[in-house]
Amino acid sequence: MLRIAVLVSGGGTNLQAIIDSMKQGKITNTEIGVVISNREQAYAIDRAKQYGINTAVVSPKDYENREEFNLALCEALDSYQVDLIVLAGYLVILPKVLIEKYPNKIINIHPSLIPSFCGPGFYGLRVHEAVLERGNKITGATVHFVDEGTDTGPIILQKAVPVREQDTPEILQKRVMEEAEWYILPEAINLIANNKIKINNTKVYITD
Ligand SMILES: Nc1nc2c(c(=O)[nH]1)N[C@@H](CN(C=O)c1ccc(C(=O)N[C@@H](CCC(=O)O)C(=O)O)cc1)CN2
Ligand SMILES: NCC(=O)N[C@@H]1O[C@H](COP(=O)([O-])[O-])[C@@H](O)[C@H]1O
Repeated sequence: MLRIAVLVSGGGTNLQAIIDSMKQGKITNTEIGVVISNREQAYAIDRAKQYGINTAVVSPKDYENREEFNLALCEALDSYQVDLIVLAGYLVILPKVLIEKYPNKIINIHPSLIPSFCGPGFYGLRVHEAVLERGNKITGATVHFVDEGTDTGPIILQKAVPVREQDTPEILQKRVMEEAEWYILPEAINLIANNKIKINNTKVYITD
Protein backbone atom coordinates (compact mmCIF):
# COMPACT_ATOMS: atom_id res chain seq x y z
CA MET A 1 0.00 0.00 0.00
CA LEU A 2 1.46 3.37 -1.08
CA ARG A 3 0.90 5.92 1.70
CA ILE A 4 0.90 9.47 0.32
CA ALA A 5 0.99 13.01 1.68
CA VAL A 6 -0.71 15.61 -0.50
CA LEU A 7 0.63 19.16 -0.11
CA VAL A 8 -1.72 21.97 -1.09
CA SER A 9 -2.06 25.76 -1.02
CA GLY A 10 -5.34 26.52 -2.74
CA GLY A 11 -8.72 25.24 -3.86
CA GLY A 12 -7.71 21.58 -3.95
CA THR A 13 -9.23 20.50 -7.27
CA ASN A 14 -6.22 18.26 -7.91
CA LEU A 15 -6.65 16.77 -4.43
CA GLN A 16 -10.31 16.19 -5.33
CA ALA A 17 -9.24 14.44 -8.54
CA ILE A 18 -6.98 12.13 -6.50
CA ILE A 19 -9.78 11.35 -4.02
CA ASP A 20 -12.30 10.74 -6.84
CA SER A 21 -9.83 8.55 -8.75
CA MET A 22 -9.24 6.42 -5.65
CA LYS A 23 -13.00 5.95 -5.19
CA GLN A 24 -13.41 5.08 -8.91
CA GLY A 25 -10.60 2.51 -8.77
CA LYS A 26 -8.40 4.50 -11.13
CA ILE A 27 -5.81 4.71 -8.36
CA THR A 28 -5.16 1.41 -6.54
CA ASN A 29 -2.92 0.29 -3.69
CA THR A 30 -2.86 3.84 -2.32
CA GLU A 31 -4.02 5.65 0.83
CA ILE A 32 -3.83 9.34 1.71
CA GLY A 33 -2.01 9.61 5.05
CA VAL A 34 -2.29 13.37 5.38
CA VAL A 35 -3.08 16.61 3.55
CA ILE A 36 -0.75 19.44 4.54
CA SER A 37 -1.16 23.10 3.60
CA ASN A 38 0.91 26.22 4.13
CA ARG A 39 -2.34 28.17 4.27
CA GLU A 40 -4.96 27.77 7.01
CA GLN A 41 -7.72 29.00 4.70
CA ALA A 42 -6.96 26.69 1.78
CA TYR A 43 -10.25 25.12 0.66
CA ALA A 44 -8.23 21.96 -0.05
CA ILE A 45 -8.10 21.46 3.74
CA ASP A 46 -11.91 21.61 3.88
CA ARG A 47 -12.09 19.03 1.09
CA ALA A 48 -9.82 16.67 3.04
CA LYS A 49 -11.84 17.07 6.25
CA GLN A 50 -15.05 16.17 4.36
CA TYR A 51 -13.50 12.73 3.74
CA GLY A 52 -12.05 12.30 7.23
CA ILE A 53 -8.50 12.63 5.91
CA ASN A 54 -5.81 13.78 8.38
CA THR A 55 -4.87 17.43 7.86
CA ALA A 56 -2.15 19.76 9.08
CA VAL A 57 -1.21 23.37 8.46
CA VAL A 58 2.48 24.22 8.49
CA SER A 59 2.83 27.88 7.55
CA PRO A 60 6.09 29.83 7.14
CA LYS A 61 4.32 32.69 8.92
CA ASP A 62 4.30 30.66 12.16
CA TYR A 63 8.07 30.29 12.36
CA GLU A 64 10.94 32.66 13.12
CA ASN A 65 12.76 31.77 9.92
CA ARG A 66 12.77 29.47 6.91
CA GLU A 67 15.01 26.89 8.55
CA GLU A 68 12.52 26.42 11.41
CA PHE A 69 9.67 26.14 8.91
CA ASN A 70 11.61 23.57 6.88
CA LEU A 71 12.26 21.51 10.04
CA ALA A 72 8.60 21.68 11.04
CA LEU A 73 7.50 20.53 7.57
CA CYS A 74 9.96 17.61 7.68
CA GLU A 75 8.75 16.61 11.15
CA ALA A 76 5.10 16.80 10.07
CA LEU A 77 5.74 14.58 7.05
CA ASP A 78 7.88 12.12 9.02
CA SER A 79 5.16 11.78 11.65
CA TYR A 80 2.75 10.38 9.05
CA GLN A 81 5.32 7.92 7.67
CA VAL A 82 4.50 8.46 3.99
CA ASP A 83 6.07 6.77 0.95
CA LEU A 84 5.32 9.54 -1.57
CA ILE A 85 4.79 13.30 -1.31
CA VAL A 86 2.42 14.80 -3.91
CA LEU A 87 2.59 18.55 -4.51
CA ALA A 88 -0.88 19.52 -5.74
CA GLY A 89 -0.82 23.27 -6.17
CA TYR A 90 1.68 23.69 -3.32
CA LEU A 91 3.21 27.13 -3.66
CA VAL A 92 6.30 26.71 -1.52
CA ILE A 93 9.72 25.78 -2.82
CA LEU A 94 10.82 22.64 -0.92
CA PRO A 95 14.20 22.77 0.80
CA LYS A 96 17.21 20.63 -0.05
CA VAL A 97 16.92 18.79 3.27
CA LEU A 98 13.49 17.46 2.29
CA ILE A 99 14.52 16.56 -1.27
CA GLU A 100 17.46 14.54 0.15
CA LYS A 101 15.21 12.86 2.72
CA TYR A 102 12.72 11.75 0.03
CA PRO A 103 14.81 11.06 -3.12
CA ASN A 104 12.52 10.45 -6.13
CA LYS A 105 9.62 10.29 -3.72
CA ILE A 106 8.22 13.77 -4.33
CA ILE A 107 6.10 14.61 -7.40
CA ASN A 108 4.56 17.86 -8.59
CA ILE A 109 1.83 18.89 -11.04
CA HIS A 110 2.70 21.96 -13.09
CA PRO A 111 0.20 23.66 -15.42
CA SER A 112 2.38 23.88 -18.52
CA LEU A 113 4.39 21.64 -20.83
CA ILE A 114 7.77 21.82 -19.06
CA PRO A 115 10.36 23.19 -19.96
CA SER A 116 8.09 26.00 -21.15
CA PHE A 117 6.56 28.51 -18.72
CA CYS A 118 7.98 27.10 -15.50
CA GLY A 119 10.44 27.94 -12.74
CA PRO A 120 10.48 30.66 -10.09
CA GLY A 121 7.48 32.98 -10.31
CA PHE A 122 5.54 30.65 -12.66
CA TYR A 123 2.53 29.37 -10.75
CA GLY A 124 -1.25 29.47 -10.94
CA LEU A 125 -2.78 31.98 -13.37
CA ARG A 126 0.62 33.53 -14.07
CA VAL A 127 1.50 30.47 -16.17
CA HIS A 128 -1.58 30.80 -18.38
CA GLU A 129 -1.13 34.57 -18.72
CA ALA A 130 2.39 33.92 -20.07
CA VAL A 131 1.13 31.25 -22.50
CA LEU A 132 -1.49 33.64 -23.92
CA GLU A 133 1.01 36.51 -24.05
CA ARG A 134 3.43 34.35 -26.07
CA GLY A 135 0.70 33.24 -28.45
CA ASN A 136 1.17 29.48 -27.98
CA LYS A 137 -1.28 27.25 -29.90
CA ILE A 138 -0.98 24.39 -27.42
CA THR A 139 -0.23 24.16 -23.74
CA GLY A 140 -0.89 21.48 -21.15
CA ALA A 141 0.31 20.03 -17.86
CA THR A 142 3.29 18.09 -16.56
CA VAL A 143 3.84 15.74 -13.64
CA HIS A 144 7.50 15.55 -12.65
CA PHE A 145 9.70 14.37 -9.84
CA VAL A 146 10.79 17.23 -7.60
CA ASP A 147 14.47 18.07 -7.18
CA GLU A 148 16.34 21.03 -5.72
CA GLY A 149 15.55 23.16 -8.72
CA THR A 150 12.12 24.60 -9.49
CA ASP A 151 10.24 22.43 -12.01
CA THR A 152 13.53 20.87 -13.20
CA GLY A 153 13.04 17.28 -12.05
CA PRO A 154 12.54 14.23 -14.33
CA ILE A 155 9.28 14.35 -16.28
CA ILE A 156 6.83 11.53 -15.59
CA LEU A 157 3.73 12.40 -17.67
CA GLN A 158 2.52 15.26 -19.85
CA LYS A 159 -0.79 16.02 -21.56
CA ALA A 160 -1.42 18.75 -24.14
CA VAL A 161 -4.53 20.87 -24.60
CA PRO A 162 -5.37 23.43 -27.32
CA VAL A 163 -5.20 27.18 -26.79
CA ARG A 164 -8.20 28.90 -28.34
CA GLU A 165 -8.41 32.46 -29.71
CA GLN A 166 -10.97 33.72 -27.19
CA ASP A 167 -9.22 32.18 -24.20
CA THR A 168 -8.69 34.25 -21.09
CA PRO A 169 -6.21 33.05 -18.46
CA GLU A 170 -9.13 31.77 -16.40
CA ILE A 171 -10.71 29.87 -19.31
CA LEU A 172 -7.36 28.36 -20.25
CA GLN A 173 -6.61 27.39 -16.63
CA LYS A 174 -9.96 25.60 -16.43
CA ARG A 175 -9.28 23.63 -19.65
CA VAL A 176 -5.76 22.65 -18.52
CA MET A 177 -7.12 21.47 -15.18
CA GLU A 178 -10.16 19.61 -16.55
CA GLU A 179 -8.48 18.03 -19.61
CA ALA A 180 -4.93 17.49 -18.40
CA GLU A 181 -4.09 17.94 -14.69
CA TRP A 182 -6.97 15.96 -13.25
CA TYR A 183 -5.97 12.99 -15.48
CA ILE A 184 -2.19 12.86 -15.36
CA LEU A 185 -1.69 13.45 -11.62
CA PRO A 186 -3.89 10.50 -10.59
CA GLU A 187 -2.34 8.41 -13.36
CA ALA A 188 1.18 9.20 -12.13
CA ILE A 189 0.25 8.21 -8.56
CA ASN A 190 -1.31 4.96 -9.81
CA LEU A 191 1.81 4.12 -11.85
CA ILE A 192 4.06 4.70 -8.83
CA ALA A 193 1.72 2.78 -6.50
CA ASN A 194 1.91 -0.20 -8.88
CA ASN A 195 5.67 -0.05 -9.47
CA LYS A 196 5.38 0.93 -13.13
CA ILE A 197 7.87 3.82 -12.98
CA LYS A 198 11.62 3.43 -13.45
CA ILE A 199 14.15 6.27 -13.46
CA ASN A 200 17.43 6.12 -15.38
CA ASN A 201 19.47 9.23 -14.62
CA THR A 202 17.07 12.05 -15.54
CA LYS A 203 14.76 10.00 -17.74
CA VAL A 204 11.56 8.32 -16.56
CA TYR A 205 10.37 5.07 -18.14
CA ILE A 206 6.94 3.52 -17.73
CA THR A 207 7.05 -0.29 -17.63
CA ASP A 208 4.21 -2.66 -18.56
N1 LIG B 1 12.33 22.18 -4.64
C1 LIG B 1 11.18 22.31 -5.33
N2 LIG B 1 10.07 22.77 -4.70
C2 LIG B 1 8.91 22.91 -5.40
C3 LIG B 1 8.86 22.60 -6.77
C4 LIG B 1 10.04 22.10 -7.41
O1 LIG B 1 10.05 21.77 -8.63
N3 LIG B 1 11.17 21.98 -6.65
N4 LIG B 1 7.68 22.80 -7.50
C5 LIG B 1 6.82 23.79 -6.86
C6 LIG B 1 5.53 24.04 -7.53
N5 LIG B 1 5.72 25.16 -8.39
C7 LIG B 1 5.51 24.89 -9.73
O2 LIG B 1 5.11 23.78 -10.11
C8 LIG B 1 6.02 26.47 -7.92
C9 LIG B 1 5.49 26.86 -6.70
C10 LIG B 1 5.77 28.15 -6.22
C11 LIG B 1 6.56 29.03 -6.96
C12 LIG B 1 6.81 30.41 -6.41
O3 LIG B 1 7.51 31.20 -7.02
N6 LIG B 1 6.21 30.67 -5.21
C13 LIG B 1 6.32 32.01 -4.57
C14 LIG B 1 5.26 32.21 -3.47
C15 LIG B 1 3.87 32.14 -4.09
C16 LIG B 1 2.77 32.44 -3.04
O4 LIG B 1 2.98 32.11 -1.84
O5 LIG B 1 1.72 32.99 -3.45
C17 LIG B 1 7.68 32.10 -3.89
O6 LIG B 1 8.20 31.06 -3.45
O7 LIG B 1 8.10 33.27 -3.74
C18 LIG B 1 7.08 28.62 -8.19
C19 LIG B 1 6.81 27.34 -8.67
C20 LIG B 1 6.55 23.42 -5.43
N7 LIG B 1 7.79 23.36 -4.77
N1 LIG C 1 3.68 25.70 -10.06
C1 LIG C 1 2.63 25.11 -9.29
C2 LIG C 1 1.27 25.48 -9.84
O1 LIG C 1 1.12 26.49 -10.50
N2 LIG C 1 0.32 24.60 -9.56
C3 LIG C 1 -1.02 24.81 -10.06
O2 LIG C 1 -1.84 25.40 -9.05
C4 LIG C 1 -3.18 25.00 -9.31
C5 LIG C 1 -3.71 24.43 -8.01
O3 LIG C 1 -5.06 24.20 -8.15
P1 LIG C 1 -5.82 23.24 -7.07
O4 LIG C 1 -5.44 23.75 -5.70
O5 LIG C 1 -7.26 23.45 -7.42
O6 LIG C 1 -5.34 21.83 -7.30
C6 LIG C 1 -3.15 23.93 -10.40
O7 LIG C 1 -3.48 24.49 -11.68
C7 LIG C 1 -1.70 23.51 -10.40
O8 LIG C 1 -1.23 23.03 -11.65
